[in-house]
Amino acid sequence: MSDMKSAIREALARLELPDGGNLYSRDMIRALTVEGSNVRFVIEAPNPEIARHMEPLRKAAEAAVAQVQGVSSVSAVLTAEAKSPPPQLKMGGHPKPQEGVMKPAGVKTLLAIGSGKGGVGKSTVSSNLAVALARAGKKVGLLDADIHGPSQPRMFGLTDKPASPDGKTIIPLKAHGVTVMSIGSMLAEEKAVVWRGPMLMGALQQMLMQVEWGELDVLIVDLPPGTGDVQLSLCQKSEVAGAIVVSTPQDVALIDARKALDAFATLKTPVLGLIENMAVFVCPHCGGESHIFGHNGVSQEADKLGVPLLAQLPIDLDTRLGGDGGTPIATGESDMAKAYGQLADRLIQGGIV
Ligand SMILES: Nc1ncnc2c1ncn2[C@@H]1O[C@H](COP(=O)(O)OP(=O)(O)OP(=O)(O)O)[C@@H](O)[C@H]1O
Repeated sequence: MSDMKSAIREALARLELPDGGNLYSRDMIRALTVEGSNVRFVIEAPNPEIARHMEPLRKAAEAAVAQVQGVSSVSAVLTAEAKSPPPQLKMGGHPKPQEGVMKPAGVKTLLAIGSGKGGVGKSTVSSNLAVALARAGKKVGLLDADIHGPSQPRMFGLTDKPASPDGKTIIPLKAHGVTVMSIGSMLAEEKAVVWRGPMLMGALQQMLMQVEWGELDVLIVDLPPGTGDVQLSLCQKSEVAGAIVVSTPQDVALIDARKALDAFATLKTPVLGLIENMAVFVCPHCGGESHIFGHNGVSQEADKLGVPLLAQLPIDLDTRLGGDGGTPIATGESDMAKAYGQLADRLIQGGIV
């Protein structure tokens, strides 16, 4: 979570309620959104009667947040829970019969990021590319389709749960200029998803079609590693403009990357290019270069297959720290941020996004 967001939460938690507890311990804050220095949130009262007496508290909450460093404007809205609670949104379940293409209406381009092997940096690349495209002025969404191992909530510092006012539509969260939806935001972090094929397809369908994505230039789909049900469903049922395959230069990763490429070819999804991640490690002390996972494996593979090598990204400590800390490296001004900026420009210049 960003420092500003935690400071806001602390400020709100200091506001005591007359009947005990505070706005956080009583779970009354919804949809806390920080965009630059502008802050919005909703205070949800347990019922309309209580809400009528809460206007002074709403004002106090706005005033408390306005005191937080870096905040220039605050807007708090008071709502009351409906008498009968809204139907609970259920994630998973078998997919519903789908008329037409499984692609949200406002989304211009669906872009899939895949890998053969796990742990090669597919989610890291997805999050940073999303941020870089947003910084380049594009409207960007990111769908974390890695249902068994969702990592985007952590990478974007998202700890809130998306709202579902009617138990059907899902209002996605937004961070670093990107609209993000992940099954990880719907379940407790330590909760494992123990689902087989049809349930995975149901969840993918929900995350594509029940989420209010709005108007987007591009929706990046961070796929699970490998060539399973989610890849199959997405490529067969949605209009995926193209896929990018991430790999390290290591042989075992490349063997699996070839399988991923083969799967996209079978599914007739164009491969836009390869990204070599963890290409080199430059020692911060002596400047010496070590090719820990091999040398140029992905670029040679791209040559062999006649697909573009879109980027070669080094092993970088700040990239790992940024991902773990909820602030993708691409939000900053480092060389890595510039590399992601160039990758985004390349996709824009190529007319892909
Ligand atoms: N270029 C890099 N430099 C340093 N660390 C990196 C780099 N790319 C990714 N990492 C780190 O490697 C780990 C795995 O990355 P990531 O989760 O993005 O991989 P993945 O391919 O999506 O994995 P999974 O198969 O679990 O979905 C993470 O801890 C991430 O921070």
